[in-house]
Amino acid sequence: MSRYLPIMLECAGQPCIVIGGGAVAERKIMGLLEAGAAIIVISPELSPRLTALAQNQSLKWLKRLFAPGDTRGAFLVYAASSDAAVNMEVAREARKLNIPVNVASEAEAGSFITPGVLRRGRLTVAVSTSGAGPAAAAQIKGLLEEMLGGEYEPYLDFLYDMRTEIKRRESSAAVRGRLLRKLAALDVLDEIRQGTFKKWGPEVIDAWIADNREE
Ligand SMILES: C[C@@]1(CC(=O)O)c2cc3[nH]c(cc4nc(cc5[nH]c(cc(n2)[C@H]1CCC(=O)O)[C@@](C)(CC(=O)O)[C@@H]5CCC(=O)O)C(CC(=O)O)=C4CCC(=O)O)c(CCC(=O)O)c3CC(=O)O
Ligand SMILES: NC(=O)C1=CN([C@@H]2O[C@H](COP(=O)(O)OP(=O)(O)OC[C@H]3O[C@@H](n4cnc5c(N)ncnc54)[C@H](O)[C@@H]3O)[C@@H](O)[C@H]2O)C=CC1
Repeated sequence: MSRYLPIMLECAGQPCIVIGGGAVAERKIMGLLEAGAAIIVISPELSPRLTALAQNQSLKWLKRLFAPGDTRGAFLVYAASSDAAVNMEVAREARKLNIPVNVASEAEAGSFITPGVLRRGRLTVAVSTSGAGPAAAAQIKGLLEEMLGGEYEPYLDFLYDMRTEIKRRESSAAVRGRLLRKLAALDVLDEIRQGTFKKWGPEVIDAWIADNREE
C-alpha cells in the first residue's frame, strides 16, 4: 500500500495540464480552479461545463488528442482521459520528467491522488482512503461537512487577523507564543455559533493583548 504524503500546495498561476475533458477531468479542474492554477486541457471534446469555462477564458483548451511532449513544463499533470493506455503513456512521460502526475484510471500508475475536499473559508479538510474507496472518501467528507459548519469561516478569519496583529507587534518569541496559545484557547467559535460574537475593533484587540501579554 502506498503511504501518500498529505501537503497543501500553492498552485496559483502554475501551469497544470489535464488530459481528457469528461466528468472526471471536470472534477479535478474544479479543484484546480479553486486553487487559482493556470489550467490547460488537452482533449478532443469537453463537457458542457468545461466548454463554458474555456469560453470565458478560465482555462485554455487544446482541442486535440494527447501527443508526446504535452506534459513538458507542467507543474502538475492529470491523466483523466477515457483511454487507459493513453493515461499510462501520459504517466510514463510525466514521471520521466519528474512532474507529479495523477492517473484517474489506475491510481498506482500516478504519483499523487486527489482527496475529497471540503472548505470553510480558510479551513480545508482533505480526506483520502489511499485509493481504497473513493466513494467512501466522499462519504466521510459528507460526515465532516455536517460536523464543521459555516461558523469556521468567520472563526478562522478572526484567528488570521489576530495572529497577523500579534506577529506584527510582538518581537519577543516568548510573549508571542503565550498570546498565540491563549488566542487558540478562546471560545470565539461558540460565540459565533450562538450569534453573540462581535467583531473585535482595534481597541478591543489592544486591550486583549495588553491583558494577556504576561503569564
Ligand atoms: C485513487 C483516486 C485517484 C484520483 O482520481 O486522484 C481515484 C481513483 C478511482 N476512482 C474511481 C471511481 C470513483 N471515484 C469517485 C469519486 C471520487 N474519486 C476521488 C478520488 C480518487 N479516485 C483517488 C483516491 C481518493 C482516495 O484516496 O480515497 C474523489 C475523492 C476526489 C476527486 O476525484 O476529486 C472523488 C469524490 C469527490 C467528492 O464527492 O468529494 C466515485 C464516486 C462518484 O463518482 O460519485 C467513483 C465511483 C465509485 C467507486 O468506484 O468507488 C475509480 C474506478 C474507475 C473505473 O470505473 O474504472 C478509480 C481508479 C482506481 O481505483 O484506480
Ligand atoms: N479517478 C476517479 O475519480 C475516477 C476515474 N474514472 C476513470 O476515469 C476515466 C475518465 O472518466 P470520465 O471523465 O467519466 O470519462 P468521459 O468519457 O466522460 O471523458 C473522457 C474524456 O477523455 C477524452 N479523451 C479520450 N481520448 C483522449 C486522448 N487520447 N487524448 C485526450 N483526451 C482524450 C474524451 O474526449 C473525453 O473528454 C474513466 O475511463 C475511468 O477509468 C472513473 C470514475 C472516477
